[in-house]
Amino acid sequence: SHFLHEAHNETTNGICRNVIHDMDAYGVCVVDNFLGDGQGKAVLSEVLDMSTKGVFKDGQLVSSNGRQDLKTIRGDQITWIDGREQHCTQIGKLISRVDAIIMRANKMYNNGKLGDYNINGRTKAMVACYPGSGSHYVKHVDNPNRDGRCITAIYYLNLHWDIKCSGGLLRIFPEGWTDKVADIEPLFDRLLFFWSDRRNPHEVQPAFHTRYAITLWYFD
Ligand SMILES: O=C(O)CNC(=O)c1n[nH]c2ccccc2c1=O
Ligand SMILES: [Fe+2]
Repeated sequence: SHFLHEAHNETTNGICRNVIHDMDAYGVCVVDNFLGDGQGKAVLSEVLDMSTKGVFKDGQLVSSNGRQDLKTIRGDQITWIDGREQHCTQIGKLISRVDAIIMRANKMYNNGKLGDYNINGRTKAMVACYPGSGSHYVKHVDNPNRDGRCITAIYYLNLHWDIKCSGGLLRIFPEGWTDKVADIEPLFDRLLFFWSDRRNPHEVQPAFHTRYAITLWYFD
């Protein structure tokens, strides 16, 4: 209906203003309740179906002490989705909604650039599963060497996630904020943006329950 369309538009505009402000001020932006409960759960069930079908490749092996001898912790397991595959329609809708935010924020920002970028493309969606049992991701920069990726967008799918018993915190160490870190809990229906370059080194702390996220990288 026209009304619903208007409301949706207003929400998108509101989110874009929030994204522009926070990316400018902090280089990081969190949007909670991005899709709403129903659609969020629809995306989650598509990811859980994939998981039961075993599509997640064996994640990188991370030995617990840099050598292979001790128990190796299986790190992230990933699969790439473009959203047009069968049984991925809900993931496809999520991707379109994130695209809409980025492209509109790109236009709303001064003369059509978001930050210093003119976003004009993105990767496929990377669906990542941290299988729990201590799986983590060491401190890193997504794009340390100007490979074109400028914004990282991560959508989290973890219902009733409790950091205290499940871990899996994303800790960002924003450059220039020496004594500050941004601790992001991977909560259900939470969308996160951050600049992909050296401004945002970050780590995924050990997760003790299965932890799902969908990442898109936007490039200019
Ligand atoms: O899940 C998170 O909260 C953050 N996640 C990351 O920073 C992250 N960054 N780069 C990757 C590259 C390949 C496979 C997985 C990843 C990955 O989870
Ligand atoms: Fe990363």
